[in-house]
Amino acid sequence: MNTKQQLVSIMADYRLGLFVFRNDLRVEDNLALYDAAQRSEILICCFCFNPTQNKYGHYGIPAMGKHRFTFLQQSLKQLRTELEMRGQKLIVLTGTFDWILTELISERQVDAVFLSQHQGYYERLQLSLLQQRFPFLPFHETPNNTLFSEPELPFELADLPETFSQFRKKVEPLSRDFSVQLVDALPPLPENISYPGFKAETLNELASADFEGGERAGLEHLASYFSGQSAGTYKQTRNALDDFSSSTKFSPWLAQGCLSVRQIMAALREYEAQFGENESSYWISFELLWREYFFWYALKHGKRLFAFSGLSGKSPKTSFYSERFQKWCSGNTPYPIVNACMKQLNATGYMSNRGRQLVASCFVHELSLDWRYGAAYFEQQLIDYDVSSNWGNWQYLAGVGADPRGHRQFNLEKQTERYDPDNEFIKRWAGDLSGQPIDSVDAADWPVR
Ligand SMILES: Cc1cc2nc3c(=O)[nH]c(=O)nc-3n(C[C@H](O)[C@H](O)[C@H](O)COP(=O)(O)OP(=O)(O)OC[C@H]3O[C@@H](n4cnc5c(N)ncnc54)[C@H](O)[C@@H]3O)c2cc1C
Repeated sequence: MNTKQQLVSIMADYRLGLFVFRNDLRVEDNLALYDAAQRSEILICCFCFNPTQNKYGHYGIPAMGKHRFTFLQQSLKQLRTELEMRGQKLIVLTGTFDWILTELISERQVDAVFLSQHQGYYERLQLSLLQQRFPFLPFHETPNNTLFSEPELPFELADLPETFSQFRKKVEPLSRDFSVQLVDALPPLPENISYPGFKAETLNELASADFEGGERAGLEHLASYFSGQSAGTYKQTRNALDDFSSSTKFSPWLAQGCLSVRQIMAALREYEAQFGENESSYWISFELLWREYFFWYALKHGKRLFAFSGLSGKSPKTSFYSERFQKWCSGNTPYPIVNACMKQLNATGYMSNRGRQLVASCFVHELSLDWRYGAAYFEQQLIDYDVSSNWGNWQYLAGVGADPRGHRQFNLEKQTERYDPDNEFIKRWAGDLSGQPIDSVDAADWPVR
């Protein structure tokens, strides 16, 4: 045992701590892991993977597609290396969250469980099932994936403002030091731990070339982003449909927690100290507040995040048409810009924010489809899928969420003229399928599928 570890064990509150990684797949600036390390004499670090996610999900759409799965595997591989460098090990358990953890906690006689606070309704439900099974076991949940913790917010969660603008005006004046917590040493593993580690050979090499999962890759991307020119022009370029440097591309690492939002803010502050604050650097923090807003929105509204009527209490006048849905998913609609975006998503796992707004607007307005199917398809395909940002943005665009205007239809022709005037993006992704009908009908106008 080295001196740091000895120090840790002298001060420890618990003999055996269990740290459960979820959307916080990093070691640096992982406040929940830091807490576990400070308070446990020995520690087990685990991640629970439920393989049914690759098969089942909302509305029969598997919840995790190949891009995110590969990104996740890469992230776990890097996490394992980071833990090993600190004398620890990553144990990957396969099965249902509450059942496999019930088994592990009972078998190893765990004294306390540590996790990061999760905003997802189902994730919170799984945790509360586990807590009900062990009513006397301490569970420590640390705010770890937001800029502010709940007590720091200038309102009670129940009073979260109904719109993003009101939220932003309340939280922007809060001053906060975004210093990053380093984690150099971790308590040792218990002896004779027999659970298998993560097998690198299961790694599926389908990841998008632009995004490599993991903490190291995320930190490299962060450093490279702020060392170039892109942050200085972000406000002007962020709406572009393509081009890697037009927006930050932090989202996949943020979604899996390979990077913390505090690390990003610390890097942004450093950039501003060196090059001066400007409209673009401010706009990066502005966008990060959208993410922050949706986190608290999901936590406040729970399962209503997934409800057809959202927060509005009124069901939209849309439905499910299988042919339209299939055409939208595969990029075979009468709308070239939508097709190009969907083909890009299917091929890479990524789509720009502009693209997401256009395809979601088309889904709801031109195709009259039930927005929840679109959100579920995004959940499967997006490499940066994040429960609150995804379902919150879909609700917003479907007019049942945090949008005071309640109806956001984009004019697809005008948007194409503005964002793809030479049809370069449409050509690159083979979006133009002129003459494609919205529905297949026979001569008497009856649907044929
Ligand atoms: C229908 C729809 C679904 C979406 N689903 C997701 C999702 O599952 N996961 C996800 O991270 N983002 C989602 N977004 C938000 C946004 O499109 C992405 O965060 C952004 O495109 C990611 O690219 P970037 O990192 O380069 O973003 P940048 O423009 O560089 O923004 C910086 C960061 O700010 C945050 N951000 C920016 N815009 C938003 C926004 N509208 N809502 C929440 N956070 C935002 C993200 O963390 C992003 O990484 C969705 C948007 C729409 C319209």
